[in-house]
Amino acid sequence: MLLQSCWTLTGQEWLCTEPQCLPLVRAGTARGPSYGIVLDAGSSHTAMFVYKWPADKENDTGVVSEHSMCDVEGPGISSYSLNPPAAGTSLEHCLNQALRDVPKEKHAGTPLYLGATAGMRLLNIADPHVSDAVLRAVAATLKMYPFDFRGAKILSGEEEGLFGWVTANYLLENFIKRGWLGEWIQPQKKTLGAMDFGGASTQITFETRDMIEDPRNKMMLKLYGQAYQVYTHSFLCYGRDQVLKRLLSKLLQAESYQATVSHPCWPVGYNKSLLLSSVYDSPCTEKERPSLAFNTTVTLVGTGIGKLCALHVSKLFDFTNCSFSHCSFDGVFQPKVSGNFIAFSAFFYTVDFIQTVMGRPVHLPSDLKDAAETVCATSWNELLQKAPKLEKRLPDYCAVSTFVYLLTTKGYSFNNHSFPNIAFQKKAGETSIGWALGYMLNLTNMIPAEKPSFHKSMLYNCWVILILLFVVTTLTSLVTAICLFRYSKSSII
Ligand SMILES: Nc1ccn([C@@H]2O[C@H](COP(=O)(O)OP(=O)(O)O)[C@@H](O)[C@H]2O)c(=O)n1
Ligand SMILES: [Ca+2]
Repeated sequence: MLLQSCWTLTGQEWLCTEPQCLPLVRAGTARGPSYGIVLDAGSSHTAMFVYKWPADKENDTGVVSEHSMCDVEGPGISSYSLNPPAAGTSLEHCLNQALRDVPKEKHAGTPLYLGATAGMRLLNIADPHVSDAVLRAVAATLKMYPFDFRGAKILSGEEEGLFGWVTANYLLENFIKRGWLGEWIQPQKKTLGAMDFGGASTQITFETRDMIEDPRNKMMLKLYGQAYQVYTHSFLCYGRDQVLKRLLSKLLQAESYQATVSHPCWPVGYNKSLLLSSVYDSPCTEKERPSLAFNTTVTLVGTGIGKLCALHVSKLFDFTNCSFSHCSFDGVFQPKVSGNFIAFSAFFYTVDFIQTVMGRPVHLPSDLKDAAETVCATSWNELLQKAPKLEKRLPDYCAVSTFVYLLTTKGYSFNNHSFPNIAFQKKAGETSIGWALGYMLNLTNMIPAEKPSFHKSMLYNCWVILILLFVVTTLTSLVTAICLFRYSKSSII
């Protein structure tokens, strides 16, 4: 993958000594598939993905698939700020699984990466020494395994957005495809935009022909000989968990930090007491931190008023200031959304809840708005009855659905025409959509900048086909000649 101008891959947080973008060097000549491992250290949890692909086809598209995955138990690595070594230990269970998932003879040739996202970006803002300690701890654990460890790094928001886009389009074979004879075909299909809604940040990434007025949002890519101009932006503090924290902070502020506060986004019948410190422990809320005692307890009482909830959620965005021809929000430039989109992570979880638990289809923006209001108006007991297994997340679907509605329509400006082009989906085939696969494809140089040359094995296939054609034609001619000969003989007699 060639990344031109505006953007370089060199992050400051690399702990490994190896340079990036090294072509993959595999140990030995063992036959069978190749493997690669990525640990996606998100803000809410870490997931390990083991990828697999045919060793002789690594420059093709769509050939890498998810071989297996593992959810790390416990919270994301950024939550281990008080005990960094425990962040490393938390990964052991999944790494032990990887030892079994990847054949032993392939261990040494299997690249292993850890990428951390917005949770660690926030910890890095709050205390860079602690975030370094956490990265060092996870790197120390990863080094103890027999895989080819290639670094533990914090991704920038742009990288996170871009690699999610690469993953989706790679899996759907939107970049390039092999034809019947093994020749490369540039599909006429347009690329798919990607929207990721994590726990601490949200990303939007799509190809556009419009002028990208802010160079920070512009990515020029060259993949398989084709140039792409991609718009991307990552909104820190706009992930699901940080949005919920910011909303609490707004509500507490609006009611002057009284001991009991109404929560219009929580269902009627649901109340909870929490420590002020749990709301203000993040850089996303620190500006609103009150001066009163940090270990004060406040009680929030659910009132389930959808319209009031929407009013408070809309205060999380700044729709007023914009120094460009058009902004999404918070003064961030955004061109008009174009083409189809895939919306994954919490976008998927939220819409999936609305569709499967609440039984409401989501086609138009108004469907999402109405569904959010219905969720808000549903009492705690009713919600519990509908989805007892989701108890932990149930109080927040009203706020999160309302947020997703406002973000997509008022923020990104999807309308009745463009909203139906969003597919809320977490997988393509059997492979999870997220930045992890795109990240590995890039760092292992599996997506070349130029169109790869005709593959040797493909040339061989062509020869086989030509020889077969030749044999068939010769045989047909022979049979025809014999028939003609017999016919002419019989007609003479
Ligand atoms: N089934 C699930 C899984 C996660 N989530 C939440 O969705 C958000 C995004 O999850 P994620 O795993 O993509 O987030 P990161 O850890 O990558 O930041 C988090 O707030 C999770 O708690 C959810 O609502 N439903
Ligand atoms: Ca994530």
